Amino acid sequence: MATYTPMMQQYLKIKAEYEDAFLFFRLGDFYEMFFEDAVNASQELEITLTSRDGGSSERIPMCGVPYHSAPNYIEQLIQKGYKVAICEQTEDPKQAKGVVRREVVQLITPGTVMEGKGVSEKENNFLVSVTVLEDGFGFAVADVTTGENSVTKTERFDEVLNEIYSLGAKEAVIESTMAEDFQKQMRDRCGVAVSYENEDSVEGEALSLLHPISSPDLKRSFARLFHYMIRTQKRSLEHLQEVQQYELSSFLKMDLYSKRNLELTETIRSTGKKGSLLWLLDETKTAMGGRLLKQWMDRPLIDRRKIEERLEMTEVLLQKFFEREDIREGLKEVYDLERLAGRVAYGNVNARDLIQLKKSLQRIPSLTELVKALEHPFAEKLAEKMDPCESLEELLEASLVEQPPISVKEGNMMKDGYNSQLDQYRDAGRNGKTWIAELEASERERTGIRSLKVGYNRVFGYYIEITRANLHLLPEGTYERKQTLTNAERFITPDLKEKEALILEAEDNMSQLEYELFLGLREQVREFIPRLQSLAKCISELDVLQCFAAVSDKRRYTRPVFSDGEMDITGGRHPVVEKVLQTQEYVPNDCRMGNEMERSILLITGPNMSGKSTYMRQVALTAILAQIGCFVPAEKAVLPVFDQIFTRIGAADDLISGQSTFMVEMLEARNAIVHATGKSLILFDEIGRGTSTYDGMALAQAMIEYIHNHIGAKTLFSTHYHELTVLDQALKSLSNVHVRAVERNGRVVFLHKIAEGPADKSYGIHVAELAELPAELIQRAQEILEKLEKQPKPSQENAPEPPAAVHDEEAQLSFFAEGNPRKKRKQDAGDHSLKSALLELNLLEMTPLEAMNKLFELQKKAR
Ligand SMILES: Nc1ncnc2c1ncn2[C@@H]1O[C@H](COP(=O)(O)OP(=O)(O)OP(=O)(O)O)[C@@H](O)[C@H]1O
Repeated sequence: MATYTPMMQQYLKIKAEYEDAFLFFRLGDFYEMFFEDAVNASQELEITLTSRDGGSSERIPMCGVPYHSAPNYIEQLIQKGYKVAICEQTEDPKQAKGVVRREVVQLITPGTVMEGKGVSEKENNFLVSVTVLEDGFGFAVADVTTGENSVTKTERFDEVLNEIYSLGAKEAVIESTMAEDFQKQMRDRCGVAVSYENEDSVEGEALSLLHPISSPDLKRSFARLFHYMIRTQKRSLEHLQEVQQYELSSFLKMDLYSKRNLELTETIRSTGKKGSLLWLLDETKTAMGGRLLKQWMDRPLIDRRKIEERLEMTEVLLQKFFEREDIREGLKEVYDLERLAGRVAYGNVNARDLIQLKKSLQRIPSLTELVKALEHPFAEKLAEKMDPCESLEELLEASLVEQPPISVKEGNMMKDGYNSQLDQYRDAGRNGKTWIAELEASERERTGIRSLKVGYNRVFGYYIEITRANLHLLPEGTYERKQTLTNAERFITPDLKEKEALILEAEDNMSQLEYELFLGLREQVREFIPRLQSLAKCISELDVLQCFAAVSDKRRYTRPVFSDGEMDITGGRHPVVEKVLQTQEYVPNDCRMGNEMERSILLITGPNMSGKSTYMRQVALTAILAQIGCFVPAEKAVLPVFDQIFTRIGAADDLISGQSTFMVEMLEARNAIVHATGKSLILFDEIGRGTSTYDGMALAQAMIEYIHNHIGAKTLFSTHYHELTVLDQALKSLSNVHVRAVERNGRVVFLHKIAEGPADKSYGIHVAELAELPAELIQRAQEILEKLEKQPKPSQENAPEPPAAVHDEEAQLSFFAEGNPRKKRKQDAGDHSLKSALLELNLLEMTPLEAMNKLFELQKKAR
């Protein structure tokens, strides 16, 4: 250390405290990085790596960014999951004896970033903490941008992962001793940055925020998060709200796979919103409403009374079209009050933000009137809570001009009459300027030079300018010569300089005083933070409810009715597929399940691509929409209140955990089977297809039996195993339904219509033909199929007898007989090796993936 210069020693000392962050070390107009930070940052940010002498024998790697463009670079690093420590000069370099004092003023981390692209308008930026307890996990959540805080306790670690996933948290704060496996799962499965905080004492400010919480364990969990926020942000965070406790059991539970599978807030293929249920629903007009909508979607309710309250408001808003339209217009003008409150607490609002705040507050009285005009007790209750913060609005109206500049240091923010000292400075400035304006006129008169003018520049201040052509008209010695230009001379006079000094002093004083007045104003606004936050809650709630009404109206949704177990959906639709289908109409489908009809399991058969998954998802989405308080896409819907929804749909490969698709399938199935209750909804889409036919079929049947005999959850089970359709004889709550398809002119036509009973055949080969596999191959597959169908099926212990399915062979044959020119072209090719390769395949022992690979190989040969 001793060999480094004092400044490098200072750097190394500070860096030692922030080893896991990039240290942005302020040097004049730049933030510099050194050593490894410099090497890494130059790669991540694509900036030039240089070096400097630091006292030791070797040169020190260095790179830097100008301070004014730093936010952009910081954002890039944060988005990549890094942390950035901002180290500023905390004394005036002119006053410093020796090395300028420097301190880290803020540690920016993925979960504490306040602004920039990483903070999306309609999404919270949640930071969470996880504390291992004797009997579970303490889980705390905060959003530093809005000040929301909450805590809960979970029994199992997978619930912690679910919470992290559904909150979309970017960073998790934990004790450094937490088991490595837990840390790994958080990083790998949820993609969060993990940070450490061992301090969890409940005292001081943390204590006052924790007022509503009684459990010491939960208090500790939040305290850990709180200490981390204070340690990194290095300021008092007055906008943090009282901590709310929530119970996972008060909401409809869905694991992270189910949320992903159902594409609630993002689609499976990409993390974008487009195509998700949130994308369809989001007709909110404010950023706050957008965030609340996402929160409601992540946590559908199970308390019938609360659901009905939301539905009631949705209905009122839906019926009162004109009031709703006016409310929507009004909401458009309401600024993000929650984040504004956060920025007030952070000390980084400007006068323009406060003008926006004023304009938002001015909308509140009329919005409140509109809510009252809905004439409903619930609306009345909401209207009463809407606090217009009149005194704040009056204060802002009295203090700030309508169009202040962005900078708070250049003056021109405050209104005349707000402060008498400011008014005096302004008068002095204005008088000086009037005097100068008059000077121009009087000097023109006196000298007779019409083009004489008074000007100003930063270097010479005010001057009198006379063109060279007119110089002869000016008696020698009239003014003092100051500057010679090509075509003109510039002069000054003692009087002019005296006025100039007065004007400049007044302007300096004005800017300084305005800045101070602005800080004072900001302090006054700070007092209103809690009131603004509760107003924000009302506004966001109103916004989400109007959004439900608007979507329900536009898409012809109906109000669901809740039952004690029965489900009866008439004319149900998949909300997103219905919206995106362009060329064809969505075919509505019914779904009847329930205690009385003894249908708790529906076994769905039907060709590929016919709409089985869509149907299953549609039922789940209908239940979710109902339980968040929105109307549902159906003609009529009677629904139970579900406690949990489990799905196993599609190949949600968990590549990161290194598990095979089949293993993931089994883990998800286990999750449902272990945790589901009689009030749950289970969607199993072709369970068992990832293994060999017999294995898969046996597992599928065993699962159905288990659910039927031990759980009683409402279950939609789609399968390709037609053999399973006979299960309805043994299992009294199981019913067969199928998606209808017909053949027309040798082509399979999907009707997308659900009908009672099992499907009569699978059409798999027809779909393969639609996918344009070579005709010869298709024909061969058809022959094999026929052979297989004639073979007696191997018997299986306890397995159902193969169904007496009727196969319309004539129809199948006619499909290939005519009207298929490709068949004729290729028929003569007679590639025997291809044929024998096909014949050698033992289809019954192959997994679909193996079959697919083999087909691919054969297809290549056939070309
Ligand atoms: N009710 C419907 N009305 C109109 N089109 C529909 C309907 N249901 C599904 N579709 C269309 O059919 C396509 C296939 O649906 P889906 O993926 O649900 O089939 P599937 O039977 O689950 O297929 P696979 O067994 O191959 O997974 C959808 O993308 C959609 O465009």
